[in-house]
Amino acid sequence: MTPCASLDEVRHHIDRIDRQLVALIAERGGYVAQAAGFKRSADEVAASQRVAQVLDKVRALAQQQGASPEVVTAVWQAMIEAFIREEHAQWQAQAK
Ligand SMILES: C=C(O[C@@H]1C=C(C(=O)O)C=C[C@H]1O)C(=O)O
Repeated sequence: MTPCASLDEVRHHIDRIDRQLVALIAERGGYVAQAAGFKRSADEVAASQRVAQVLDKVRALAQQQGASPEVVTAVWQAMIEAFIREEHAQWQAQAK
């Protein structure tokens, strides 16, 4: 992390990181969309055990990498919830 001399500089870094995060979310979303093709039921779409596993994994990664486990867990919970909604819509469309 670069120490900044102004709020503008801080926001420049935040904007740069946001571009990277959005690109990564787009790539992640592509794999979530593919997951729908391998599932046979709405329960399989939600995959609650896998969600718990992912949340445990990112909490541990946050601790290792000096991120806030609370922030990381909250972000992943919201992101996965949104991905599950999309995956449900996609799964229902392909089941027709
Ligand atoms: C991508 C999957 O589908 C859903 C989305 C997940 C995610 O975004 O990490 C995890 C589990 C499922 O709720 C999967 O089952 O792996």
